[in-house]
Amino acid sequence: MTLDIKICGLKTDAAMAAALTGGASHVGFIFFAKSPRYVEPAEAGRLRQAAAGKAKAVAVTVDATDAFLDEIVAKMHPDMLQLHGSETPARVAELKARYGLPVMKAVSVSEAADLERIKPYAGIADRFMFDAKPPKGSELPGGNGVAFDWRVLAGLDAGLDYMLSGGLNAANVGDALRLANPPGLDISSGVESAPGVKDPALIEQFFRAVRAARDDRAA
Ligand SMILES: O=C(O)c1ccccc1NCC(=O)[C@H](O)[C@H](O)COP(=O)(O)O
Repeated sequence: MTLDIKICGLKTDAAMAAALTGGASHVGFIFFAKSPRYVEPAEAGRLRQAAAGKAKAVAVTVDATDAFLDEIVAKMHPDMLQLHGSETPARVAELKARYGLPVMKAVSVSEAADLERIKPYAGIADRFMFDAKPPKGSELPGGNGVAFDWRVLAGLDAGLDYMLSGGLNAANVGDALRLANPPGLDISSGVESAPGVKDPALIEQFFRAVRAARDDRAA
């Protein structure tokens, strides 16, 4: 089974190069002003050029207005939108029609019952991201470096397309793969030396850990 890996919150050429060298299938750019990972749409458009033909460029937004999304799409040319706010199924459908881009809808999870929330998006969202709920007091809906109990994902329909996200790092990614066997992984804080500062060495280490875990499982 192929495993997609999204490195999220890229802001520098060095981090982008490390993500692509490692074999990222997706690279993410954050368009949420309060985030330490925020990039201007035009800068994301410059950075994403390195990924052309190698990885899909994902624009991460939070309840964004049409005007801001228009700017992002015009300047960054994303391959996919990641909606990380409280976008309704109707809003997801509207944005898919407006931009003709696939949409990954983020859903925050702390227990199995939270997975029920994907039902109204069936046939609308192209993919889901299961991320941890933000800790109390956090201003960020994502990128908090906290994990949820991945075992709740084990009972999902085998055909469901999603990324497991939240609190991943080189030390725990093997457990995530073993417990949930997800079709995709997403990571941000776990490859940073400080909030918003991606560390190419940690990115390389993460990919090495993923490969080692997959080799172990295949053996
Ligand atoms: O990363 C952010 O700062 C962010 C801000 C606002 C909305 C979403 C955000 N990140 C979305 C992602 O896809 C992150 O990679 C995901 O939440 C996992 O983050 P982490 O737990 O730090 O690995």
